[in-house]
Amino acid sequence: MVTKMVDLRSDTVTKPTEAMRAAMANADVDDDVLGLDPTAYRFEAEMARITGKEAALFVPSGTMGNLISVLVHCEVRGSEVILGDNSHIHIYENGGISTIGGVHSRTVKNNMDGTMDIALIEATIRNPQWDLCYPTTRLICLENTHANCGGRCISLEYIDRVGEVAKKHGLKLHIDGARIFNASIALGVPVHRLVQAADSISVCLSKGLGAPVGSAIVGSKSFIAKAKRLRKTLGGGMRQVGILCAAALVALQENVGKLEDDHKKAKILAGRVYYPSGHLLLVLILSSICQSRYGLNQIKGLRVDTASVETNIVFFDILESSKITVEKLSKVLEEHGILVIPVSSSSIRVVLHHQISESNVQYVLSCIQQAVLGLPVENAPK
Ligand SMILES: Cc1ncc(COP(=O)(O)O)c(C=O)c1O
Ligand SMILES: C[C@@H](O)[C@H](N)C(=O)O
Repeated sequence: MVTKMVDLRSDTVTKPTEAMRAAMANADVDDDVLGLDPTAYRFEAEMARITGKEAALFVPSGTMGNLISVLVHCEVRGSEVILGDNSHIHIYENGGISTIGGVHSRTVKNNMDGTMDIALIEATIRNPQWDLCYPTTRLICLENTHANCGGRCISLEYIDRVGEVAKKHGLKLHIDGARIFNASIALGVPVHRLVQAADSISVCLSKGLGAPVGSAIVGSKSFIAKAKRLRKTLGGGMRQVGILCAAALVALQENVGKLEDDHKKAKILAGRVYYPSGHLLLVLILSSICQSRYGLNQIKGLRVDTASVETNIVFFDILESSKITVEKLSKVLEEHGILVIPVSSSSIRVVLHHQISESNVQYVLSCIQQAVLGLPVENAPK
């Protein structure tokens, strides 16, 4: 009988901590539609401070955060947005920017690292001389970290260069920053500097930061004023929302510092062995220790692009030569208390978060190795 689940389906699965629950129970609240919920006000002020933007707005989800942001920037009919063909907005948000906002999408191929070639972006911008025929490009969207590209970080230099292209052509820049804190920690760049070139960012508190619900969009005061009206139009105007914002504030205080551990656990799970630079003796000692701590990439029949594991997301392939299928492996893992999401007939995604321990990681590795090698799998997670 499995007693404890090791849930690697996503970092959206985190449960609120006791501190979050206590903060929710004691939150100072008021009607946030008729006036101002004091805790929502504190949260939004904190998000504006952290991101270096004028204002912020609590929204129920990252999907609504992206939708509102795109619709505010593209409020004129016939607008077009340039976004990645593998972006969350394009793939997982029900085409809301088109079905609800009437915004035309123009996709550019996402590179393996989550970027889009800047020359391609610029070539995709509509020539205003043909505005009789063309939609009008008004917005460029980036995603940092990039979920479908394995949680890859988009560099500061790249974002600033895209920002320059947007400014040159009179366009706005939105960043889907569902995991912008992961990018900030992995790159060692403060969030406010990483998003400096962006006109708006959508930030998830409900992913690696572990809040039960919610995201925030940040931008100029005029942008947030428009966003607030649109949030109400979409049914996102909430009453005593401070109950949710209280947990989000705890998430900011308690969990940003845990993200680096999530990234470390992901690299251990992936089998991305990494050594401190220099010190040959140290490298030799570490390599002997690290080799004994195998990861997915060291399991025969599996393949991981370990270099792409920069944050908390790991994609791994089951090779054709392997004796087990994705479906079978997922089933065996579930029987042993481990939840994962297959992303294709040959690939599985796992996402690390602060409620997965290093011993859970070792348990997962042991179960996967035994299952892939066709050996009996040990029981419940430690
Ligand atoms: C990159 C990215 N953007 C946006 C979202 C949407 O967030 P939500 O699930 O809160 O709507 C997600 C996942 O949930 C995501 O991974
Ligand atoms: C699947 C997707 O919508 C979600 N953001 C996740 O990464 O789990």
